[in-house]
Amino acid sequence: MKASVLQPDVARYLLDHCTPPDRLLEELAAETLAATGDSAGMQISPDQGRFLTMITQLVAPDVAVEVGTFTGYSSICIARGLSGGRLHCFDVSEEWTSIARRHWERAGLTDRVTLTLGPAADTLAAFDQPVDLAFLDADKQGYPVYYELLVERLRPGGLLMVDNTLWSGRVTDPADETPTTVSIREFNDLVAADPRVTTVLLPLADGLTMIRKN
Ligand SMILES: C[S@@+](CC[C@H](N)C(=O)[O-])C[C@H]1O[C@@H](n2cnc3c(N)ncnc32)[C@H](O)[C@@H]1O
Repeated sequence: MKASVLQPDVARYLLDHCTPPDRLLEELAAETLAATGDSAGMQISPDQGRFLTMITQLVAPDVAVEVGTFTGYSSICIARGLSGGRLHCFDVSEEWTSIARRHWERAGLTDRVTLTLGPAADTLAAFDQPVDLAFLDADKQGYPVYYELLVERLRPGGLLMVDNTLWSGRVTDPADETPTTVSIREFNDLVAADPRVTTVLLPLADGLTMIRKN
């Protein structure tokens, strides 16, 4: 789980006042840590997971898309919020998503989730269904490309959520010119200036941008 941009005691307080994850998600987080080591930090936080389930319940999408599945935490949270729709997951890693597949099975979600492996720029370009809800959490330098492909496919009123848009607060540090920070900063500027959408950047976890297609 990436560090929150909030002070640690405030971040802890928020987590303590959010419905906690169930045993399956706890076990998935533990297995992810054991199997992937430092990469486990890519997993979304428990409060973000609750938020994704709640938003999915509110939007009630027929077609939901996730770009960046890793070992499955966020996909389980989204799929659990579905009421009849389907979640289409995109990732490049057979190894990491094999853990996701096992946990979709355990969670009884296999009939609601489809996984496509390959670079998301290609697999999204080939995806031809109108999208109601999307969650973007893949390689940060690819965000502008994935954003364009997703906005084109979002139906009017559809919602795109983008993770890590505060990048531990580094986007506000003008001295930070590392490639990922610069990419996210440019991405945030691009979204804020896009007349096709209405957007709010929430300070949830590492920053979650809510983007509604007008
Ligand atoms: C931050 S992790 C996703 C975390 C996940 N949402 C969760 O909650 O556990 C990013 C994922 O993006 C995937 N990824 C990286 N580059 C990609 C690409 N070009 N196309 C598709 N997926 C990619 C990685 O394999 C990794 O699983």
